[in-house]
Amino acid sequence: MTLIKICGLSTPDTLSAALAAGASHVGFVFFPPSPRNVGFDVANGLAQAVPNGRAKVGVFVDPDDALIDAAMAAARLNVIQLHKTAPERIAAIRARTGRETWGAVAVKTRADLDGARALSGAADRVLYDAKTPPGAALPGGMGLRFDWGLLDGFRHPLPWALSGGLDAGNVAEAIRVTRAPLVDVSSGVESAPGVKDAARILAFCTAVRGA
Ligand SMILES: O=C(O)c1ccccc1N[C@@H]1O[C@H](COP(=O)(O)O)[C@@H](O)[C@H]1O
Repeated sequence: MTLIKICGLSTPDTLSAALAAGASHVGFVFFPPSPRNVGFDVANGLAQAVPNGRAKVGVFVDPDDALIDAAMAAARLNVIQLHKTAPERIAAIRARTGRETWGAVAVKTRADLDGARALSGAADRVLYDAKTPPGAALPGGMGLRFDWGLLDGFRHPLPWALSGGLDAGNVAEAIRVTRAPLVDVSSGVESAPGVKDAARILAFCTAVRGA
């Protein structure tokens, strides 16, 4: 069964839609430039609606310890997802927090997969995401995808997940091509940047189950 992470949730209704649709993981973004950024009070309220057995994932971009600690306290995070964070720093965060820790690897070419090997021993899971253009406001959450064929034959050094430009229309094909054990979506279940859409969330989860 493919695990599903619905990322960038910021309202009770869309969180509820993700849980009802069968998401195994729900993501809260702690990165102020993102249209999906949540404050600690909002994150706290949302987290209380997540039952045991569903993982609460905090999404960060090279965060300092204070931000991680505040987010963990507010949202009782199960997983820490780190973008643009050096492997040594990922390892330190993992050791300090004791939380399951994911390292994002931005992929455009096969050479970028070397970044996954560097996470061996540092993270619990590699999240392959599409590389965003130089100077982009966000390192993820832009609805961009990479060539899934790049993963063909690659020996994954850790458990892994696929993200970047997934939506209800392409996720079954993405799973068929890559055999991803976990798929992660943000933009593809939105009606506008930062605005999650319950119908798109349901369509995405239904497509994953049909894959
Ligand atoms: O979603 C964001 O705003 C975000 C901000 C900073 C880092 C990562 C972010 N999102 C992650 O990006 C990928 C792919 O998103 P999309 O489906 O292509 O929109 C996903 O892992 C999100 O968690």
